[in-house]
Amino acid sequence: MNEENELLVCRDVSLGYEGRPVLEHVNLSVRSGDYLCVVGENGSGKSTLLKSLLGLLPPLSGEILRSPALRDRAVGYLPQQTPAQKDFPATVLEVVLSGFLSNRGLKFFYTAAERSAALMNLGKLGVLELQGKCYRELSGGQQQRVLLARALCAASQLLILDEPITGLDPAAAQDLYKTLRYLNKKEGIAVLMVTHDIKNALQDARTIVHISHGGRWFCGSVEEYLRSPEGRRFGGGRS
Ligand SMILES: Nc1ncnc2c1ncn2[C@@H]1O[C@H](COP(=O)(O)OP(=O)(O)OP(=O)(O)O)[C@@H](O)[C@H]1O
Repeated sequence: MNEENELLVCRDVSLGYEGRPVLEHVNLSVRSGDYLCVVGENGSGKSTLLKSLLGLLPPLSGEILRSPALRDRAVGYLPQQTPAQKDFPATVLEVVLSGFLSNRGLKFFYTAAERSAALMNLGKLGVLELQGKCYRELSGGQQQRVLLARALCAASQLLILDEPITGLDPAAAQDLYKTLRYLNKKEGIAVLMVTHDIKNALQDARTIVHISHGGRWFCGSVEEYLRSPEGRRFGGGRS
């Protein structure tokens, strides 16, 4: 890694499946405190990029570098929710504590420090009073907050989110964005989000990545994006 504040770096990376590339020559840096939104057409490769950044899909070529902080602690990940996940039969506290599982090796019991960190993260997201409730009895917005608290247990530096407002009503979506702004600005947590909500991306992001079909790739500030052909097409006239 070249710079101290870099968390994740893609160097001339090709990504795809069974030897067939979806994205080629990807160069990207995610820095601490960044707020990066990945937008673009359906099927262009946004989730493929996310899977690779999470280490779930090895690159076909090139390299993805992680800062030592990210190597020691897993990245906080908020996946797209499936119906089965919404029906998960566990208490809220158990769901949040499970965020520690990837970092704890073979230890079976949660430590007192992990329990108090889980409660602190529930408090941070304003849902501490839900700790004893059954997760599947919560509303969609409450479930997203609980999953964010879980993601914060896994990582304190970088949150990766895949279309986090899917299924939320407009008020719950705004609520979630407000929480993400708080975590980014006040806690210094970098946010990397795949989203189709271009209005919010233009409002909150510091960096926009736009992926077009055929793997065409734009990466720059909101202002640069709005001047680009992709941004003029997607940017909803805000130029
Ligand atoms: N497991 C897989 N095996 C083979 N091809 C895949 C796999 N997952 C995705 N693809 C293909 O990779 C391409 C990019 O898919 P991806 O899911 O990354 O797009 P996306 O931009 O996230 O789409 P959307 O906006 O619809 O969520 C598509 O052509 C898709 O068919």
